[in-house]
Amino acid sequence: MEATAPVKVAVLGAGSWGTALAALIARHGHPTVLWGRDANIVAAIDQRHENPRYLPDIALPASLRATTDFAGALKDAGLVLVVVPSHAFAETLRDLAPHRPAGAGVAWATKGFEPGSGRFLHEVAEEVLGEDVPLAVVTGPSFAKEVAQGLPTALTVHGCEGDFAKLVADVLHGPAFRAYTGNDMLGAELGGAMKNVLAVATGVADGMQLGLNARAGLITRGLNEMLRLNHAIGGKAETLMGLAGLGDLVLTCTGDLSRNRRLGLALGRGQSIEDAVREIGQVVESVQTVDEVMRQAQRNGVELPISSAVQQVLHGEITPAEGLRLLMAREQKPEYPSGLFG
Ligand SMILES: NC(=O)C1=CN([C@@H]2O[C@H](COP(=O)(O)OP(=O)(O)OC[C@H]3O[C@@H](n4cnc5c(N)ncnc54)[C@H](OP(=O)(O)O)[C@@H]3O)[C@@H](O)[C@H]2O)C=CC1
Ligand SMILES: O=C(CO)COP(=O)(O)O
Repeated sequence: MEATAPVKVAVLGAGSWGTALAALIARHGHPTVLWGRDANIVAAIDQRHENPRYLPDIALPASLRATTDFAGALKDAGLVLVVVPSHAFAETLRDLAPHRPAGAGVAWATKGFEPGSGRFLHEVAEEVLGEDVPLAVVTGPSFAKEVAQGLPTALTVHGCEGDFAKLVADVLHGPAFRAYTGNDMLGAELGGAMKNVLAVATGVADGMQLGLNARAGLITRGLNEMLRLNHAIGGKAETLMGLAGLGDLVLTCTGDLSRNRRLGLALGRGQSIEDAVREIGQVVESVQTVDEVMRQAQRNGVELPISSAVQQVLHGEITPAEGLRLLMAREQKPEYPSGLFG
């Protein structure tokens, strides 16, 4: 295998996923700088090679640099990887725009939409950075903790320009990490956003002890919701049948490392959303994303019963038990009334 020439990479966002990706890239021999806004966390990463808040007890590579100096992190970067939560995505890109080195492409591993507008993150990036900047999204089944521990992982990088998606995949790809490529940013972003909402649904069902049949039914009908909305917006079906869709859906709906699943588990056991989110203590993207998924669904005339029930539960409009009753009382119908997307 041909080794990738070293590329200076700036990773923006020192939470669990930004730290794990920065550590992975640094381990692959690329000069890597991680920007974070919390001086204590940044100092711990830079000097003690650990992120005690977001990835406790995991040793980070000594070659990984961390800083609170935003412009300094970006200096001479050949590639910028944005890993902040969706609510901070647009603001981070606006800060980035004047400091982006000429020629540096911008990728992101954020999952979700722009809160409030429902815009896809690549639409936000195109508007803020301009259409000439190479863009790519990094997505797929990947818990930060496992990546930071060096456990085998596969994900996918979708870009509008093949060369840039390949460059991003090359810096991520390594002995314990397979990075595939694709050119469907719409489908890739939709999958990463919707699976978080569907993970809440399976978490609720498991929290209510509804059994393994219910979990499998929700995952499968959840995939159907993803496929139908994806078809309506013009994404490719294979993207949703791959790592960005099915892969991440299975991981997040079944793995207790998922914060979205844990939110659902807590709600299903009767805890309040406020207490559950506080206890999780990290980003739970579904809370923002569910309204934007439903906005996309309404715009495109697609019915999403499971996602709609999650929205109503997250807004406190119905209880998990009422959500279950609503889903079970739906009219009987063919599994696929008009093909895979019907
Ligand atoms: N963790 C994972 O396994 C995976 C996460 N993702 C996605 O990655 C994105 C980031 O999540 P993740 O790292 O897990 O989240 P965490 O909760 O682990 O960390 C959040 C990070 O975002 C920072 N942050 C919060 N608000 C802002 C802001 N306004 N400006 C700049 N930075 C901010 C926090 O800084 P501070 O500490 O100062 O508050 C912190 O560094 C999400 O979209 C998530 O869905 C995708 C795949 C896997
Ligand atoms: O996106 C993820 C795994 O691919 C992480 O999921 P959570 O945000 O639910 O923890």
